[in-house]
Amino acid sequence: MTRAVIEIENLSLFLEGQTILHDISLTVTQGERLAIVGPNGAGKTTLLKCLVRLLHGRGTIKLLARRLEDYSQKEVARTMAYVPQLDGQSLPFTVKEFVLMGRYPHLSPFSFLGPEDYRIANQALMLTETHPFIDRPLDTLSAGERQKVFIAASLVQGARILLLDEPTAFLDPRYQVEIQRLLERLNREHGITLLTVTHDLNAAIAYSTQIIALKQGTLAFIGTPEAFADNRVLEAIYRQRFLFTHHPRTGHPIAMAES
Ligand SMILES: Nc1ncnc2c1ncn2[C@@H]1O[C@H](COP(=O)(O)OP(=O)(O)OP(=O)(O)O)[C@@H](O)[C@H]1O
Repeated sequence: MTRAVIEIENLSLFLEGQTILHDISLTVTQGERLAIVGPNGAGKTTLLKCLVRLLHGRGTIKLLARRLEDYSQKEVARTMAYVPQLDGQSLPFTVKEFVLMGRYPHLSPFSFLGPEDYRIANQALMLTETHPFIDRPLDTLSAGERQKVFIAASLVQGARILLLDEPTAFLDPRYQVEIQRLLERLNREHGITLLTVTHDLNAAIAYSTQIIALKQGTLAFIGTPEAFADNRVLEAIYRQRFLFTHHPRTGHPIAMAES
């Protein structure tokens, strides 16, 4: 039986007198690939931030059947990793230093990195093909290379659930495909559960097992990619009509905003 890894019940969040999330309930099962879509400002990033406790709402969030507030921050980090949007922020570390920081949730106070930590870091660098940049300062990497390093650091953390905020935004088509392939591999071969915020509706349709759409902080849609690729659904979410065709090889629906 598929096991629930995240259970959200009646989550609401108010910030500065505004309702940002309203009564969200959602279950994510082990090995799922969940896409989170919706218009700008709908609350997608806020939802991810609630999951990693950067923000605190009302309601219940359970991680592996245990209430999130009963976890230590290190336990959360060992279970779930947040890969934020690439925002061009300067990070004064080399790739190696940054990736090794992913081991800190596994260290006890005053202990040092050991051979096992270096082995795990190496494995993640190989898996994400970031080992050629190991001694480069992060600030010298391209957006696509940086995104792969961020994913490597999440793996080094030991997280089996990745929360990715627009992982392919700002990437050229080759890197978009490369990141999607890497995520697919992590999901299929390593059983990693993926929650991905994206504005790329066709990537959401092609690469997800379930899609949720947020609109003004509420859950406006939850269902399969096939059910999502429907003008009644998309128009209600985006107030925009779409044209549809099918991918010539995979048969997935492809949506294009009608001009
Ligand atoms: N710390 C905060 N204080 C007040 N309002 C906030 C805060 N953080 C987010 N918001 C507001 O919450 C709403 C949802 O923001 P969020 O970043 O979650 O949207 P999003 O769906 O991820 O948007 P986008 O697709 O544009 O990235 C926005 O109106 C935003 O201005």
